[in-house]
Amino acid sequence: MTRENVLAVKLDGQVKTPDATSAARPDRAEAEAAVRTLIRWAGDDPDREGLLSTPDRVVRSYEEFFAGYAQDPVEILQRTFEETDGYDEVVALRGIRIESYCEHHMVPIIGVAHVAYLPRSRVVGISKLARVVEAFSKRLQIQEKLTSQIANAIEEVLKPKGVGVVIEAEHQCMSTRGVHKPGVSMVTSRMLGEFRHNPTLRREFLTLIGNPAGF
Ligand SMILES: Nc1nc2c(ncn2[C@@H]2O[C@H](COP(=O)(O)OP(=O)(O)OP(=O)(O)O)[C@@H](O)[C@H]2O)c(=O)[nH]1
Ligand SMILES: [Zn+2]
Repeated sequence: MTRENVLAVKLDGQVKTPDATSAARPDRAEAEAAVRTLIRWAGDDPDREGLLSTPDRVVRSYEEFFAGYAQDPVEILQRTFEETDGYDEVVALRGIRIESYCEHHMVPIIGVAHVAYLPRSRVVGISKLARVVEAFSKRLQIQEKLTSQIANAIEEVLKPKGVGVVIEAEHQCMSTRGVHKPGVSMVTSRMLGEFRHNPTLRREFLTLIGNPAGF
């Protein structure tokens, strides 16, 4: 396991030994065989022409869907800038698209994240906030954990005066199966530091992002 993965696991709050993590990972052929099994289980023939390359395509898709396990938010947030001429107001990224995957049903969670922080002295390259969102989204998730992980990583690495994260997302496990309720958003937030304790700052952030769900 690389140093990056060790740090990612630490931020995950999970205790996993590197060996257990690598030993548990099947190779590509095993993953493709599992897809063939699912196709057969669905009632189709994995050897018919249209499905022959499907296991390969599905595994390649999974490489994209779950790319976040190989990304290290600590590393991503390393590049910061100090020459801000004393800028000490909120920095916010509004409407970062989220494509994540429900850990209960392995179907998409689609929505947006709003991420803000109050810098202490240094600021981070803004694309890096979106990259942190990406690193945690491209994993099996529940929305509460995703929200917390993004906020916690920014707090732990940048050590700003405060962090606010709000996510609004539709869960396809609720819209395309099960209870079948399309158009319903789940809204979660995690406020740390001054965003938690200073109601004015919290209100400013929520106003800035358009008060989702009438927060
Ligand atoms: N809190 C939370 N729940 C989620 C999230 N994503 C999916 N769920 C819910 O996880 C629950 C799993 O419940 P189970 O009863 O074990 O699964 P299920 O039988 O498929 O349930 P239904 O979805 O109601 O058909 C469901 O209520 C989902 O709506 C999430 O991000 N956060
Ligand atoms: Zn689900």
